[in-house]
Amino acid sequence: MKATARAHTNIALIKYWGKRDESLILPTNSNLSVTLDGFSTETTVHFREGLKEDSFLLNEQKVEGAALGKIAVFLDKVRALYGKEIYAQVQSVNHVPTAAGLASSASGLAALAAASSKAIGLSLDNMELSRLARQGSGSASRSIYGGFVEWQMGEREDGLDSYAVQIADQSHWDIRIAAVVLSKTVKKVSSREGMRRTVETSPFYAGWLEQTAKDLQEIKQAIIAKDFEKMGSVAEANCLRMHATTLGANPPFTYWQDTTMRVMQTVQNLREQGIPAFFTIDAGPNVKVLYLPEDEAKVKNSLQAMEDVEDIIISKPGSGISYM
Ligand SMILES: O=C(O)C[C@@](O)(CF)CCOP(=O)(O)OP(=O)(O)O
Repeated sequence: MKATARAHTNIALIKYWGKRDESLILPTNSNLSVTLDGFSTETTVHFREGLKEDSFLLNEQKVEGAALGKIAVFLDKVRALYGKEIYAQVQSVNHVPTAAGLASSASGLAALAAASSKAIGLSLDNMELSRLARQGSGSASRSIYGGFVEWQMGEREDGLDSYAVQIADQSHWDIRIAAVVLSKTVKKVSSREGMRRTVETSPFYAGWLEQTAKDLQEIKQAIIAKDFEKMGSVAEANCLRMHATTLGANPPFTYWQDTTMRVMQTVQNLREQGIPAFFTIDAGPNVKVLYLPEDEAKVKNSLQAMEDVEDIIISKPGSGISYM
């Protein structure tokens, strides 16, 4: 009972930023991402009779404590679906440089959902797989698919209607996403804690929720029409509004550091030079820049010329789950 799966990470263009149910990981708003071809996790799960507990090797390092606990809790959901107490050896190889500020939990939990369900003998379709991955980490629900993906928030309390669907596959549009790696990043508030504090205490949260539903509709039209300026400007505005909510939280916090804002300024300067480039930022100081292939040299040169920018990692829209 063994299987291996690969999943790519994704970058939200309309942010998931708040839960209506913490234990089932149900979001307060529908959201949308693009899966990246540059970053992936391969996970092998081997269920074996006689094992007394789950074990986890990440990049050949034994993982214990809370990180192992999170995997075991997730595998409990797979065991419950299958209806049998059987433990597993899990091995993951992460091709997501954490320094790039990309959430490896999205590709990690999506690959785990696919490999564990297949290994135990469940043949889940993508909807069921997305629903399972969601219970590991919300953004993982989107990595089941390639290209442009919407996580529909759903209405049901049991979450059966909260899963991702593909809006357009990775061949739909040849855009570029550059992850700007900063040389120094400060310890950040985790996305889970950040969204919890914001939902519970920020007076700006209601405004965020109302506007993000409109942003989602607008960006979907822009993606289908391949209107890059519209897609980029909606994504950048949505990101700024998400981060504005954290400033109103109690206690207030921000994920941005000085370099973050300098990269934002560089992107806005590119636009003043007539180059369509837009930024988005998640629960950390790193910036991702959206641009078109023909502008790659100018965008890269502008970003690489900056102090404290260590590297630029470029991705195209990537593919969804695959089994090896
Ligand atoms: O990716 C996005 O939509 C926006 C964010 O990256 C933040 F900017 C949130 C990702 O949250 P995640 O790590 O999935 O949280 P979990 O469900 O508590 O595990």
